[in-house]
Amino acid sequence: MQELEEFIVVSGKIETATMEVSTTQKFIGRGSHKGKGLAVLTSGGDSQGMNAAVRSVVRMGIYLGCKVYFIREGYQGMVDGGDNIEEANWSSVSSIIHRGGTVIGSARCTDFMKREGRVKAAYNLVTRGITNLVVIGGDGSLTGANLFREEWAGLLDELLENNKITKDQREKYKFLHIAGMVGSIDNDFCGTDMTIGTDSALHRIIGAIDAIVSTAYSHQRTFIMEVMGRQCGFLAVYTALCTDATYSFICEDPAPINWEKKMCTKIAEARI
Ligand SMILES: Nc1ncnc2c1ncn2[C@@H]1O[C@H](COP(=O)(O)OP(=O)(O)OP(=O)(O)O)[C@@H](O)[C@H]1O
Ligand SMILES: O=P(O)(O)OC[C@H]1O[C@](O)(CO)[C@@H](O)[C@@H]1O
Repeated sequence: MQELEEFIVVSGKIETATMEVSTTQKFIGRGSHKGKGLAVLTSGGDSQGMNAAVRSVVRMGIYLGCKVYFIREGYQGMVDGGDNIEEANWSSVSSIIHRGGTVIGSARCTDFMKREGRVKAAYNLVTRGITNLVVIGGDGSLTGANLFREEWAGLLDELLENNKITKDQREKYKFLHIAGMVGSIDNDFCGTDMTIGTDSALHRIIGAIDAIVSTAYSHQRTFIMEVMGRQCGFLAVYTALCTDATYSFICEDPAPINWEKKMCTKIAEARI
């Protein structure tokens, strides 16, 4: 271990800090995974930042020497195969970092919820030599990814039994490696401080509310804003705090029976 002195800016002042850095740190070498098949997909609700994540995966994969593929339209593209699985190159991810949504498409896919669909997806990966998969999506997408990884050996056995793949393919592609990146505006994934897209979603919501608030004050009106979040009240709570909302509803804390009266009292108080 070696001691390093660094300058860190804290509240505008320059202070000296000392930290220990391992001198044996290893970096993944260029071309160190040459020839491996790596695919990336985005799944579930789209979120700002998915494109930046896709770009990083593609460029890092190319740097490592992998054959990198886009899977379009989330799990649906993986189940359907064909043109949905397309080789990517360095320039396929140029000029996408600032764009909203996901350039490779996303979907909610019922076929992948069934084993039959996952068998088809496994076939589409194996026949392209893909055994490394990056899934960018929310809790549902990553639950699906984990299930797919757990079932992988069984899925290949089924393909072999039905003569869809050869014994060599069964052996060569016996391991599926999965990496999940939590892309969801909902911020509902444990162990992740803030999921990809949450901050941008909040930013948009606050911008919209700031614009509406001027009308609310000018005309003594009350506006009800519905924000996204499915089963997670994170966006609603942070919006309520940041905009000083008079009342908020979140699914984790259902409204009391007499909420109408309480809310009207609060609104009346806020107008005095
Ligand atoms: N238990 C599961 N088994 C297999 N696949 C699943 C499972 N749950 C979800 N999926 C797959 O992942 C897709 C996306 O899941 P879901 O609609 O829950 O969105 P999400 O990934 O949670 O994203 P968001 O947070 O943006 O809603 C589903 O349409 C389905 O294809
Ligand atoms: O219209 P759908 O497909 O149900 O998706 C809406 C949901 O997806 C999300 O945008 C992302 O999960 C949620 O915030 C929202 O409630």
